[in-house]
Amino acid sequence: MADSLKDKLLPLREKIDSIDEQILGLLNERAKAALAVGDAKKEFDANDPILKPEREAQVIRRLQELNRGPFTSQALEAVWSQIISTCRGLESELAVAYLGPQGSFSEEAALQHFGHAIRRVRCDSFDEVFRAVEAGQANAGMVPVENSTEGAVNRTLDLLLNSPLRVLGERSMYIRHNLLTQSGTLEGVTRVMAHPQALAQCQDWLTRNQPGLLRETAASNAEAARIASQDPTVAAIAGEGAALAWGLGITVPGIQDDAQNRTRFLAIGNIETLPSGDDKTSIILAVPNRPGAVYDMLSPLAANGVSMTRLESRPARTGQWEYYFYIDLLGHREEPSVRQALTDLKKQVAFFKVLGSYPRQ
Ligand SMILES: O=C(O)C(=O)C[C@]1(C(=O)O)C=C[C@@H](O)C=C1
Repeated sequence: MADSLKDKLLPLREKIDSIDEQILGLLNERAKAALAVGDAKKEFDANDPILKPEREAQVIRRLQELNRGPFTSQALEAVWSQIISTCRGLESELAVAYLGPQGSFSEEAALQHFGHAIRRVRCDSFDEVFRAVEAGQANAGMVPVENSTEGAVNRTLDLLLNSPLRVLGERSMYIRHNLLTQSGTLEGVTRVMAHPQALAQCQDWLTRNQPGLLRETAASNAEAARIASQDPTVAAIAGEGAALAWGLGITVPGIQDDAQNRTRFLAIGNIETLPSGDDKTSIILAVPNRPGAVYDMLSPLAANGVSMTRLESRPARTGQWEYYFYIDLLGHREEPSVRQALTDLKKQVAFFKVLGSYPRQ
């Protein structure tokens, strides 16, 4: 039996070896082509960014359409993100800023979105992420903007309002929180630490199961994990990445109140993204404080057949019950219907800002 299995496997493994050699050859051919693209970009315009989000989305979507399996569409995306990331990294280094030490969800989002061939710029706050990209210390940033349990990440919304940076992409990720400790048990643990968003996403679980633990906030979940790795009285709420990064035991897995808990991150940077064929546009508006103003604000969208996928409001801090509205639309700002809707909107609002158009995930 063992012999006949071996006989069967041998030619199959030889086949796999030979296919791998072909893939390797092709990967290097691809890398050389990307390097030539990089040279051409530099030759024509030294300031032309290497990162082209629309092209990256098109490369992956085209292959997903061509794909007949059994390789899954999701696996294809994961593999090609790495291939593109490596090719892009050969053309020029991409530095990406995000919140948290090693193992944060923002780090995971940045790696999923830009692949592993990036330089990691770890920041202590969302403000610092924006500053790093604005100052050119990073080419792009990755920040959470909304969570399916807790709603908007307000600090990100406020920073987007005042920043000259544009939105280049989006990435939605399942967020699974775990209770992590040094020992892997809750013995001697008196406090639980996490970013306020994570504490909020786990509040029912904590109240039901660990009402005696003092809840304390940390700058990030990964920072809480770092503290827990040094203090046996602290349990951290964080993801598996942080458990691995800080050598913590998973005491209770999956303590988020909603099993489907997801966070949407935005990629931000200094570049303008061209239409990819399936895009979103994010804008901020403010309307005068009068009856019907919000209804009127939205009418140009319906009139031009533009779909809205998200509407969020933030107080304008004038003390007058005035708000900024954060709106996501389907379509790129250069598409005629979106362009017309934006032109009409602009005429009737008190404040108007396009955050950017970017490939839809
Ligand atoms: O087509 C380009 O502009 C490239 O630089 C090549 C490539 C790729 O590997 O496919 C790499 C980086 C860009 O962000 C887009 C695509």
